[in-house]
Amino acid sequence: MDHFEIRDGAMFAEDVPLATIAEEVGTPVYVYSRATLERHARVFREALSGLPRIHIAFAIKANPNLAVLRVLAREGFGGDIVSIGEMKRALAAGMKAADIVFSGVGKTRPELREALEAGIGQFNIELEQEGVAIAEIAREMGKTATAVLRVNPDVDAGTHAKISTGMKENKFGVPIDEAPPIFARLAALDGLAMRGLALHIGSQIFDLAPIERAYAKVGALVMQLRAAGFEIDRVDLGGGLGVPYERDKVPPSPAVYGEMVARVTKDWDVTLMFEPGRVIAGNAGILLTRVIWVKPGVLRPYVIVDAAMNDLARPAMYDAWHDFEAVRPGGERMIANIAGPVCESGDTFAMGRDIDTVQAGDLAVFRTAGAYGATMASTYNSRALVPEVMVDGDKFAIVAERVMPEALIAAEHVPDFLKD
Ligand SMILES: Cc1ncc(COP(=O)(O)O)c(C=O)c1O
Ligand SMILES: N[C@@H](CCCC[NH3+])C(=O)O
Repeated sequence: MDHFEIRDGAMFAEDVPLATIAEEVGTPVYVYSRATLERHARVFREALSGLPRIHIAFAIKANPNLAVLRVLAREGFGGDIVSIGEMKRALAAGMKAADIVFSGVGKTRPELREALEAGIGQFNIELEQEGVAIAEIAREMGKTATAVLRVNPDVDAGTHAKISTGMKENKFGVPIDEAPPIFARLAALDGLAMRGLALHIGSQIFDLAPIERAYAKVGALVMQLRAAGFEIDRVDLGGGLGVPYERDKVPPSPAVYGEMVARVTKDWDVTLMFEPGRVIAGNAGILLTRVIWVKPGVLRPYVIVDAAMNDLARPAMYDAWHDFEAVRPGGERMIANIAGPVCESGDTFAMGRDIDTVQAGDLAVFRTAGAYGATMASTYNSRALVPEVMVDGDKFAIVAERVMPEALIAAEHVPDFLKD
C-alpha cells in the first residue's frame, strides 16, 4: 500500500494534489511520501519482531536523499553504505556511526581510514586483502575494527542478471567453501575483531527459496566456525526483498520473509542484521512527469514525456517495468509506447503498453520509483538533475533541488591553453 491515490478524479500524494507539486516545482520531479516510508519501516521491523536481536541498516544506495534517511533514522534504522559519500549522508541525516555497516567490493584505503575515524559499527569484508588492509590501518590508528566476512553462497537468486550478487561468478564476497581458512587468518590479525558473517544474494527477489538455501549454508558455516573456536555473535543477512512493480505480480511479504528467517536462524544465537533497500523506499516514491507530445507512430503512438532515461534509468538498464498512470485519468485507455526526450532509442519506458489515454500537457506518474530512481539519475544530454519532493500530510517540501545546466556549466572549466 502506498499513499498515491486518486481522489475526486486526480492523483494525490498523501493530502497534496500532484498537480500542485507540478505547478510549483515543475516536472519531472520525484515525489516521496513520508507516511509510506514510515509505514514500510514499521512493517519491516514488525515482521522481524519475533527474532531475539536485530539491527536494521537501510541500504542507502536505494535512496540516499537526506530527508528520506532522516525519516528512517527517526524510525531507528542504521545505514548500509558502499562509499564514504553514503557515510556522510547517513551521518548528516542523524544515523549513528555505530549503526552503520560498510559493504562494497572496492573500498579504498582512504575510505577505510575515514570510516574508522568516524567510528562506523561494522566492516563487511569482501576479500582477504581488504581485511588485511583494514587491520593495518586500524593498528596505525590504535583502533580495532569490528568486521564480518561476506561470503558468496553460490545461489541463484532468480532475479535479473545485473542485480544478482550471490553466484560464484559474481564479484561479491569470498566463496563460501574458502571462507573458513580466510576467516581464521583474518581473526588472527591485531586491529580486526572478526565477529561473524554477511551475505546478500541479489535484489528484487520474488522467491524466498534461494534466500533460504543461502541462509542455511551460512548457518552451517556459523556452526563450523564456532566448532573451530571462533566467537560468532552476528550475521548480516543483507537485503533483496522484491516489490510489486506490476500490480498483479506480488512478492513475498516482509511477514512471510520474517517467518522464514525465524525458522532458518532459530539455533544461530546471533544478532541478525538486515539491509533492506527497495522494499522500504520503492513504493514510497513516484516520478511525476508531463506529456510533451503524443507522436503518431507507425504501429502505435509514442507518448513523449519530459522524464527520460537520465531521470529513471531502470527501464533502459534492466528492461524494468514501472506502472504509468495519468494524474487525471479520464477512463479511456490507449495502447502506446512511452519514451523520453533523450537521443537514444533506449530512452523508452514501455512499448505497446495499455495505459490511461493521455494528451500533450497531461501529467502522469511512473510508480514505484522511490528506490534506485533519483539516486541513479544523471545529466546526460545536459538535462537538469531531477529534483525530489517529500510530502507529509498536506505539506510538501523540495528535498533536493533541480540542478540546472547553469550550475553544471559553472563546475566546468575551459583551461587557459584554450582561452585565446
Ligand atoms: C550489500 C547490499 N545490501 C543491501 C542491498 C539492498 O538490496 P535491496 O534494495 O534489494 O533490498 C544491496 C543491493 O542489492 C546490496 O548490494
Ligand atoms: N539498481 C538496481 C539495484 C541494484 C542493487 C544494488 N546491489 C535496480 O534498480 O534494480
